[in-house]
Amino acid sequence: MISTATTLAGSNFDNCMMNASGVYCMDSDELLAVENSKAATFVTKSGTLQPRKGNPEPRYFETEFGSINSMGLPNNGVDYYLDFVSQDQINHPGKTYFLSITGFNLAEDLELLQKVTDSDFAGVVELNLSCPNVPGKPQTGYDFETVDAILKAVFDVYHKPLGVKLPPYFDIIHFDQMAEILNKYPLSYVNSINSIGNGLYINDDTETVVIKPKQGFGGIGGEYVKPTALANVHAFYQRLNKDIQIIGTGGIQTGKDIFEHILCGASMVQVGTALMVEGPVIFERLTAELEAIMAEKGYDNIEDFRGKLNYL
Ligand SMILES: O=C1NC(=O)NC(C(=O)O)N1
Repeated sequence: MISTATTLAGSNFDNCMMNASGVYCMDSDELLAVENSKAATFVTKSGTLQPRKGNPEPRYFETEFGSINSMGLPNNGVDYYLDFVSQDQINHPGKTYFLSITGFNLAEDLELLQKVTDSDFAGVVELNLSCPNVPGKPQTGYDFETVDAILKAVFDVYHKPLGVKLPPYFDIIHFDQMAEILNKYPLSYVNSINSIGNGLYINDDTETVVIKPKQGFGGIGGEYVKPTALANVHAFYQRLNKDIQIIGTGGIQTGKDIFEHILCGASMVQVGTALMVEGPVIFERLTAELEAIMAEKGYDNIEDFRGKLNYL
């Protein structure tokens, strides 16, 4: 019997796929749509201390090969997501959900985690260190010393399952340096990648950018980013100690893409742009396509091939 089930952060999931934070997770309607799909679970939009309107529109645009976005962390505030998930846990005892959070400095990160500690939330926290779209704010994941300081402070006070959402890295030395930092902490997982920050997409007819914020600069997702996503998943798989698992995000449109992320070492995958395009029904197609590939290759479960990428 072929199974696409997986284990992550100490929890069992009946499928290895879910939404990516930012997609289909802004409010209870969207979160319930993912919950009621073939996805194993959901992750919320990154919650901040206060609700945010985000950047001016248009701030999202779908292109032939993916998407560009500069949402600017619009969200209903961490309390909204804590209330929703705490209630959802009651309706689905034993199910594990993911809460994404992001502060604008270390003090805010710690205040967000204190709110989680004080709540009934019993799932997994995803600390977003990689939003590229808040004007004037850097992608924390590119500041190695700050990531080290944040993780030290976080794990001094927070002792439940927690992972980090990282930006893509493009230099082998950066994989080495980031993995050295990450290996110092009891992380449940690393989620690679967030969008490739500050890309630019142009409408040739009007000779104009397609999103308003930041003169059109925005995070790139979709087919464009799969090679970078696979490289980041595999680079961290090669370097991280094995109790830090990997969620693979980036460029997933088919079961074949999921197969490749798992071959690179991912224990779970998140779907962003393609989910935005197709809606939560995509998880039925993706599951069927992955199962078909596994059947064809004689794999019963994802551990049969996870991380077993061959080199020449
Ligand atoms: O972490 C994020 N990544 C993105 O690509 N966009 C969103 C956002 O802009 O809110 N956040």
